[in-house]
Amino acid sequence: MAESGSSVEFSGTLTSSNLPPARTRIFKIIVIGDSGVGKTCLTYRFCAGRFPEKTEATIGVDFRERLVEIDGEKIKIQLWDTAGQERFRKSMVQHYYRNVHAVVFVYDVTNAASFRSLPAWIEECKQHALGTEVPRILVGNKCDLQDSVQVGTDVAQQFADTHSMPLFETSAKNPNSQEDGGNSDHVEAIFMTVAHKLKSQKPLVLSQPPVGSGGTVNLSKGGTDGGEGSRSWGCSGGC
Ligand SMILES: Nc1nc2c(ncn2[C@@H]2O[C@H](COP(=O)(O)OP(=O)(O)OP(=O)(O)O)[C@@H](O)[C@H]2O)c(=O)[nH]1
Repeated sequence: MAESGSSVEFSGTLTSSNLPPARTRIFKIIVIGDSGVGKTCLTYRFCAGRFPEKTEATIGVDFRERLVEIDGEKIKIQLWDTAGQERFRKSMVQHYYRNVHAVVFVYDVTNAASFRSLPAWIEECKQHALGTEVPRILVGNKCDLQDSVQVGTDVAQQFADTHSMPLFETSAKNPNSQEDGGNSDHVEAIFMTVAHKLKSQKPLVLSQPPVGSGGTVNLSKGGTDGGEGSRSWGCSGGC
C-alpha cells in the first residue's frame, strides 16, 4: 500500500490532463464484539446494500470495502469484520489492530451477555494501543427483534456515555424496521457518520491510487439521513 507522503516524479508543464491521479484515502474501521452479534451482517449490509442470506462464523478476519464520496472527495471505507470466537481470532489479532482509524463495538440487543462482554473488548483495544484518540462507536444490533430485547436503550446509553462513545441501535436485517416504531438507526448512516468524523480529522497516512471497486454513494444525494445517527459527534454535509 502506498504511503500518502511518497513522492511522484514528473516533468513538463502540469495541466489537468497530465496531473498525477488524485489519491483515494482509505479509512480502516474494525468491527468487534462477541460471536453472533451480527458483525458480518452489518458490514455486508453497508458494503453490499443487503442482508446476507447465510453467514458462517468468521474465521480470522474478513474485510469488505465501499467507495463513497464525501464533500466531493472519494474515500474508501474498509470494514474489517473480525471473528468473535476466541479460537478463530488468536492468530490474526495483531494484524487487524494495525493502522486502525476507527473502532465499532457491536453487541446484540437480544443478548445481555454480548453487552456484558463489551468491557473486555474495550480492554483488548487498549492493550493494542488503541486509545480514546481513535474514534469509537457502540452499536446495538438486532433491533428488529423487539420482543426479545434484553438490553434497554437507557442502560446502553449510560455505558456509551461512560466510555465517551456515541450509541446507535440498528438492525442489519431490517434497517427500516417499523416494529420498533421506526426508531432504529440506518446501518448506512452509522458508517457514514464514522467516515464524516474521520474526514474531518487531519489527513490520514493510508492511501492508494483510485481503483474502481465498490459502489459510490454521494452523501448529498442519498439515503444517509443521519437522524438519530449523529447523536454525539454531530456530522457535517449531508449526514
Ligand atoms: N434478526 C436479526 N438477525 C440478525 C441480525 N444481524 C445478524 N443476524 C443473525 O445473527 C446471526 C449471526 O450473524 P453474524 O453476522 O454472522 O454474526 P458475527 O458477529 O459476524 O459472528 P462471528 O463471525 O462468529 O463473530 C446470523 O444468523 C444472522 O442472520 C439482525 O439485525 N436481526
